[in-house]
Amino acid sequence: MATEDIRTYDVIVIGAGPVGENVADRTAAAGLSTVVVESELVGGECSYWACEPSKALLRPVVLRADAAHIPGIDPAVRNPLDTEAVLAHRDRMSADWNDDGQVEWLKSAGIELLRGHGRLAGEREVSVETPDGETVLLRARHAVAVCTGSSAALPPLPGIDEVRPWTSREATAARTVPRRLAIVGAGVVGVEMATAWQGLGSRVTMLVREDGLLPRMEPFAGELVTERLREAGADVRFGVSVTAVRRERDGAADEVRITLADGDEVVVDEVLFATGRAPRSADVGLEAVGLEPGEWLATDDSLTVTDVPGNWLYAVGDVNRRALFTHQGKYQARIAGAVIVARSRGERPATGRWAPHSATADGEAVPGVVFTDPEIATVGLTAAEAEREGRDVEVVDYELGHLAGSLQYRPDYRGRARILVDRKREVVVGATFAGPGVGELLYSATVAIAGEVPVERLWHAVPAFPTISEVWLRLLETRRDA
Ligand SMILES: Cc1cc2nc3c(=O)[nH]c(=O)nc-3n(C[C@H](O)[C@H](O)[C@H](O)COP(=O)(O)OP(=O)(O)OC[C@H]3O[C@@H](n4cnc5c(N)ncnc54)[C@H](O)[C@@H]3O)c2cc1C
Ligand SMILES: NC(=O)c1ccc[n+]([C@@H]2O[C@H](COP(=O)([O-])OP(=O)(O)OC[C@H]3O[C@@H](n4cnc5c(N)ncnc54)[C@H](O)[C@@H]3O)[C@@H](O)[C@H]2O)c1
Repeated sequence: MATEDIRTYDVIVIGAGPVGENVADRTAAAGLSTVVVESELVGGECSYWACEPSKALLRPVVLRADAAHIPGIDPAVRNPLDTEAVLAHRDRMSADWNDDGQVEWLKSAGIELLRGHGRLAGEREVSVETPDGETVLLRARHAVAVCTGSSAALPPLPGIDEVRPWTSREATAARTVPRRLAIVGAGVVGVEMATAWQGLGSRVTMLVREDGLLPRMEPFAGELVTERLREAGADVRFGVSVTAVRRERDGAADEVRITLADGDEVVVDEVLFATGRAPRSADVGLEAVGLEPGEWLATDDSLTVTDVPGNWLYAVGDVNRRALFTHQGKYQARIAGAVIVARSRGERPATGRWAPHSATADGEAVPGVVFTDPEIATVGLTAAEAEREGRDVEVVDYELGHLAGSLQYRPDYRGRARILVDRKREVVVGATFAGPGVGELLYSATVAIAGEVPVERLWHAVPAFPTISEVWLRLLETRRDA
């Protein structure tokens, strides 16, 4: 029999992913009593089915690709990877899907945890259905933050419900290596998982409706990843669309048959749909505050939900669709936490471009690294985006393989860098690096963009020889000599 229990806190956070944890950290650190509601594992998607397990699967694959081209090491890394060891490493990096460590951290930060499914129940109210069937009603003195993240979005294809497709969850947590794996989708999840599973021994077929991989990035990024995937043995097909899927038992084999629009059929052991994300907002009580269930939650730059009056409801992280990355969600969380604290003290948040209570970087400087072979690192605008927005930018390119530092890194180095310089303001507004090891270069570009460092001053930021960061100097020289 359900009982009703009513508890009051200063702040209620729904969802203990990386973003919810960080909102709670900021409000609890400021002395506001804070409870976090979590229906699965504290740590969220990132810790158990996204960032951590995927990077643990990718690191051995990418390291081997680099090492296989370094004289002296190459013979030692030609053998196939020890898949059991890689999967065991992945399990450890995902804390064996056990959240004790993160629960301990919440406790140490003075944050209360309530396990259960949270739903908005009205203004400053959240109803929680606990695992033992009880209902707890939470009341917030100041704020409720919805940090429920996103889940994989599947296309409405005939047969998809029966085929038990892989989503990002299965692709990061699988315990065996499928002999044949098809991947639908050319975004970050698709290319990272293609790199990982091809490297672990699957025969990967990518079924891509666009004419290239990573379609939202500079075209050379997708071209380089395509080249490497094909060299590794993957079958990467462009301009194809899937019309139906079905799973069949053929003798001992359990196969998935994928029908393409041209009538062709692809037969595999598993199919991964890496076809984007949907907000986890269908069952969080949005209707109780006048919002549409299942929608992304729109916010202003202070992360306050725009369509609900009273400045008490916040949406932070994936669920607001501003920038679907852990680091960017955590940035938003630091800002939302500070806004909640300011309002709780009767202060007006300091908003405006680059102000302490404004998530300006979401619109101007979102960094992202795709951990493939080669790595792709992006921040700010691409040339196509700049054109769409009518921005007057100069596009400067440089071949990374020409640098001494790149050749030291890997003698067969192939890669490219591009920066976009705003002609009027003389500052960098976009950067893309594609090449082995470029992920660690990205912060330099992020600082240049967020800091609006004048290009003139960048000449005085001297990169060390022989590192890949010398690309900055070469880009400046290329622009000067154009
Ligand atoms: C395969 C993959 C790899 C990725 N790799 C990277 C990467 O390398 N780097 C990077 O920056 N980003 C990466 N991302 C994106 C990253 O995972 C997300 O941006 C990040 O997890 C968002 O954090 P969040 O806290 O907003 O949401 P989530 O991590 O999704 O957490 C939301 C939490 O809310 C809980 N919840 C949901 N509804 C309720 C409810 N009603 N009541 C109670 N609890 C609820 C969920 O159980 C979950 O714990 C990757 C994504 C995928 C799919
Ligand atoms: N390294 C990282 O930081 C990292 C890694 C993985 C994911 N992520 C985050 O997760 C988000 C989601 O990634 P994603 O790859 O799932 O989504 P995405 O939106 O980047 O790519 C989706 C792909 O699926 C295709 N697609 C969509 N519907 C389709 C259909 N019906 N048939 C065929 N193809 C279809 C799209 O055309 C696109 O190629 C990313 O935006 C990224 O921010 C980050």
